[in-house]
Amino acid sequence: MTILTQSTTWQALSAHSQNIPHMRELFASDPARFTKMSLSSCGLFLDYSKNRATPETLNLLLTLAQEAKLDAKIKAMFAGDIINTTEKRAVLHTALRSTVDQSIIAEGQDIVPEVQQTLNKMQQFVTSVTSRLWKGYTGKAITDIVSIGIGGSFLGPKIVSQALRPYWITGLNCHFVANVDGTSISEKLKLLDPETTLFIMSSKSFGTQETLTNTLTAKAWFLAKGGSQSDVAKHFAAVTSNVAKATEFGIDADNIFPMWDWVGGRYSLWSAIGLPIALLIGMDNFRALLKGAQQMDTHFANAPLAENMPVIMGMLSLWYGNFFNAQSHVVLTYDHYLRGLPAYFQQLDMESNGKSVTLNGTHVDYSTGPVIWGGEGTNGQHAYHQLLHQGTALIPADFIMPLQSHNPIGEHHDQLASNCFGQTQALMQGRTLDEALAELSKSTLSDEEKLLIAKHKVMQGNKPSNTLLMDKLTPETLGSLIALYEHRTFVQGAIWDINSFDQWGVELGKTLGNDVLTRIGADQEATALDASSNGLINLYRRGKI
Ligand SMILES: O=P(O)(O)OC[C@H]1O[C@](O)(CO)[C@@H](O)[C@@H]1O
Repeated sequence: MTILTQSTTWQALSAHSQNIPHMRELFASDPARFTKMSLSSCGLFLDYSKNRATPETLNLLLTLAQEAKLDAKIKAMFAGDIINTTEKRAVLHTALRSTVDQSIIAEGQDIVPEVQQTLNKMQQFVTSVTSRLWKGYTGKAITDIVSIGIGGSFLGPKIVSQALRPYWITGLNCHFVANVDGTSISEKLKLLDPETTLFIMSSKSFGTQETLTNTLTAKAWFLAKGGSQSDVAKHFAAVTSNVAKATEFGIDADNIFPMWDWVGGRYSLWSAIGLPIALLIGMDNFRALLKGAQQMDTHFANAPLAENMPVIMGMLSLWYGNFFNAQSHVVLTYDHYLRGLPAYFQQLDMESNGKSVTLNGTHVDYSTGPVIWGGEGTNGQHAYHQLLHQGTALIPADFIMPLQSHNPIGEHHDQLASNCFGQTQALMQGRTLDEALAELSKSTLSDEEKLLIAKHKVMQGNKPSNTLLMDKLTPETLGSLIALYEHRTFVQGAIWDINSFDQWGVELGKTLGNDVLTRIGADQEATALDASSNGLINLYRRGKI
């Protein structure tokens, strides 16, 4: 057993998990439950009262957090300690939203000045492009941005741009290309005019196959459509920590925006990786996004554990994963602009906490990161919510909704809100056999049939959910919301004693993919791998089944 599962608190939580009354009873016995189990900070309101939790549960979970030295671990992250131990890196995405007056030391150097310089460089670039001073090779202003990147160098900019659609004030269009499938970039290029298109290649390492290949294709298209080598500087920019490689690739040094080793890919939208966002919403709005995240950082660093939103959310999710065998967690956004957020949180959490050994290499004897998935309300209600209500798996849910819509038409938003709140209520209270029978009392069915149908209509309820609200979706509230989930992920990793900041599993896939590529292009059929891999490669080489 690991130290964690041996601990008295872990054992106490395990015993306690068997004795929690149904949430219906918890609500009935305490009319102040909503008030007691909700909190608001940084423009966000969290209702966590619909959880299988009593005051004792919360006490025990917070004791577990204290025993795991969560406080000290939070301090270590903010202080720039090397907490990504396998890659020997500090984890300082929080420095990207720091203020000018702060001083944050990484590897012996204050990094705030370079963060500010990069923001200023972004500002100049955004101003130049959006004020139409930046001209393409035929003298026309830029109308379209193509952001090429993958993983953290893609999802953050894409999802945040989508979420902040009401704030697109610059008149530019932005297209995102990630997948190495040639169809993705080909379909985009069909829509574009090389004279007015600006490509931004985003790759921290400048070594990611998909991004390099897509950028080479974009460059070849640009040259084939009439641009010359000397025009490339007017149409290609890059964001990378590998400036030498970007220059070698042919990107003009002035158009290269720096990144740093102390920013993980999935935490990088706050850096120049967010350039496509800034080009769409303008720098003032981009800075407001940073400000929202910075407010959440301050809350996370300073609020007592019992009033700390990322801590409460992280510990409650861990509660279900470790003590109720919940294998997944669903994120349901009741706002069309936030439809991409579940995919963003999926990458954030699953790449961070999909780990099986502790920091010292011991195999864990407890579940770590769950599968994160989700979608847009109310669409899911007519599909997978059935399983949430009546399936055999326990799936804790987060419901996210702004109180005010950017598009307040008729009764739409009232209906959206009623669906959101109605779902959390249904998940919590369920429907008893007696209630189901009562509903059927006026039907013409026989008593036997009524009983049968009633059994099918029973919903156990007691399904946990959090509800997160904000006044309105703004750059600032979105910044707070994303930072909340970043820190929630950190909290869980800290308790599980895993490294939430490396991704060796993903790296292996990259290495083997390159090896397969060599075998696909080799003179002879593949024979050296396992029979399945050889067989698949050889089928591909032949091009037919
Ligand atoms: O920005 P890069 O170096 O191209 O990497 C892209 C992505 O690849 C990963 O390393 C693994 O998929 C992510 O963490 C990262 O965001």
